[in-house]
Amino acid sequence: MKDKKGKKGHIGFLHAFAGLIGVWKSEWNFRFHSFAALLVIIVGFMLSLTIMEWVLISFAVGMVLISELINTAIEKTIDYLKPEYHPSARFIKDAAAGAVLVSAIVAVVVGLLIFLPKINILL
Ligand SMILES: Nc1ncnc2c1ncn2[C@@H]1O[C@H](COP(=O)(O)OP(=O)(O)OP(=O)(O)O)[C@@H](O)[C@H]1O
Repeated sequence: MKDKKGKKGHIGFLHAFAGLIGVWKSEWNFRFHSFAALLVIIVGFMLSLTIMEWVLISFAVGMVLISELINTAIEKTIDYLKPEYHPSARFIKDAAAGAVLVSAIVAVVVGLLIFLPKINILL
């Protein structure tokens, strides 16, 4: 099916995957958080999480990766539009980085609340 621009719908997915691969290749932080997510999923299977625990972990992990992707898009936009030093560029990049930090802290808190009691039972 074609959209308003006459492009086939699936082309958008190809661009989205290209975006994911591009960010994966260029951003160390995105690779680090992706590996952390994989580790969390492996440990989740080992500890037999409940459906509700998987839902919470999925949201927490998803939020970190999504915020990394948006942060990268914002960084690249600023580098493209304002490569030289500017206080507003600094503010925008710092705010975007702050979003990643908040999502990472929330993910760690969710992880600790779910995993710590289970690990305590095993020990
Ligand atoms: N054009 C700019 N003007 C002012 N300050 C900037 C500018 N570019 C970057 N900065 C400052 O430097 C910090 C780091 O920016 P940078 O673009 O290197 O991002 P980063 O966090 O190192 O991400 P990455 O590792 O993906 O490059 C920003 O958070 C901001 O405080």
